[in-house]
Amino acid sequence: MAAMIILGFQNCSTFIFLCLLTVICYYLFFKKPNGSRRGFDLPPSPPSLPIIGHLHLLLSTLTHKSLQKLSSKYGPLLHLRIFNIPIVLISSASMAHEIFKNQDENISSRGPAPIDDSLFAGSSSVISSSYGDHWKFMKKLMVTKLLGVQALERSRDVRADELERFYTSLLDKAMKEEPVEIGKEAVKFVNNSICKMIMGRSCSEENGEAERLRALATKSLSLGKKIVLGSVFKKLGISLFKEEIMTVSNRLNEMFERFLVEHEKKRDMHQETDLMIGTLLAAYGDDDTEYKITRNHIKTMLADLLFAGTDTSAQAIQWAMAEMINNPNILERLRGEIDSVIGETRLVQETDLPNLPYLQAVVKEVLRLHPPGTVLGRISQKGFRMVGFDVPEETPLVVNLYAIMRDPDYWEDPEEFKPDRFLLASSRTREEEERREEAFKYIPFGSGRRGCPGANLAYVFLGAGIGMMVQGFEWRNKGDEKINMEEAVIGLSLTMAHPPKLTPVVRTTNPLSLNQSS
Ligand code: HEM
Repeated sequence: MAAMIILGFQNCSTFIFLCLLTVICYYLFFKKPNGSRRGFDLPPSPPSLPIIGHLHLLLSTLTHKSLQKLSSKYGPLLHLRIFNIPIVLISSASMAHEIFKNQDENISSRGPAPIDDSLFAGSSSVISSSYGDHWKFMKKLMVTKLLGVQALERSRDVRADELERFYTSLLDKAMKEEPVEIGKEAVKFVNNSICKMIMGRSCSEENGEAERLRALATKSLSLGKKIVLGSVFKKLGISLFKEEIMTVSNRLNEMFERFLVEHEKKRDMHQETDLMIGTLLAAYGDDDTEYKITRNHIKTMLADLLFAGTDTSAQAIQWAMAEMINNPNILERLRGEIDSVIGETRLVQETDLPNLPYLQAVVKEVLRLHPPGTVLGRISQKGFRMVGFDVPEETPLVVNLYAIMRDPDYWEDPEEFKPDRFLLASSRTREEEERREEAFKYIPFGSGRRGCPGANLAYVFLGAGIGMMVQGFEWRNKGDEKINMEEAVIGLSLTMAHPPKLTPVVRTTNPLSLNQSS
């Protein structure tokens, strides 16, 4: 009987599977995409495989590299195809200028959110919601109240505490002569900082809350590529990963609800209101705003901050240290700058960053050569023409930031780590750069109204984190070998395929003092 039930169940599953396959085949191979592409003068299309088109390129482990190879052979504006779904690929500063300067509003959507009710990748998230009133209100809130210059000034002490914790933990490793994986340490530094900017003291290492949140942020990030690939095949594709995504989303939901309740209690007792969560709760309780946000919107906003902010900044810190170990002259020059500006007794702070131009150049150069987000995706709402070609309505656009920032037509020695190039460039004023299409040769944070709202915070994390590691320690690499700079993409961030383990050695006789500069 049991066997019959199992057999019956298997037949039923096979039947469902076959039905599903038929629907997928019809949808992918025979159904015409919205609005026929016939009659359009599309950008050139490189050779593709039968049926799947250019899908294999998007499935490759290093998508940005496969696409870079394609554009360097066939040109900076291409039309690709995944089954019958057309995609336009942008790979040069001049093409980026065309879309971001002339079509900014038109390309300010990323397409329908993959899963409506997920906290990340859902229709309420700033990252994935479509361009409209909800997105406009949430992005404004994020840019002005959470990540704007004044908000970052208010949360400066939180980050100073976390920098101190990071320094102390490295001091401890140095005493024990224990090697560290810089990426993992940097993830703790960035994640704890964001967590405390959101929640304050309640989100501490001691009660394990930060650790649990970090694990959930990492898990949601690791789902990134599945979400993007699934979304290409719309609802059918994403349904393959829906359960996995919703499990992480539900756990985040529970945790954020607990945060909200705790914070509401504290607010009622007039404690800790100057935190991101307090700002969001104030917007939630405000009946006079132009747009009413819900409790769920607050949670998606918190997920956005953790999802978009943690791995990006941490991976960039790891790449920067690896580049400097392989280029000791750059490391020495940076250390010289920090010692001469700050001295050898006080630890670097984020308020020192404007006085450290070479450190800023190192940060910019690492984001050029190893951009954590290698490609970005948008969708055209209306059809438009660019450089003599048509881009029809509802066409997905992929901008290869990695290829643009290594374009030999715009960058001298594009494959080399040369922070100096940014010291020379800084003599040009921002207005001058804005007018030039050259401005689009450097876009690690994307561009336009959909660009990254966390750029200022990221510069602070990178500057303070890298500055502290260079000022406080020598770094020993086992066997003094060169660090292997091979790339991998985990989730959606560009990471090191072989993250190095480096041993910190204390530089100064006494630990650096933690007094903050004015
Ligand atoms: C080195 C660090 C970072 C890099 C390289 C980076 C890069 C990017 C890129 C390329 C985009 C897409 C922009 C576009 O489509 O034009 C983006 C979007 C976004 N980033 Fe960042 N990011 C970083 C750090 C952060 C941080 C620290 C936060 C916040 C805590 C953040 C929050 C966001 C959000 C919310 C979006 C979506 C914006 C929208 O769709 O309107 N990012 N980021």
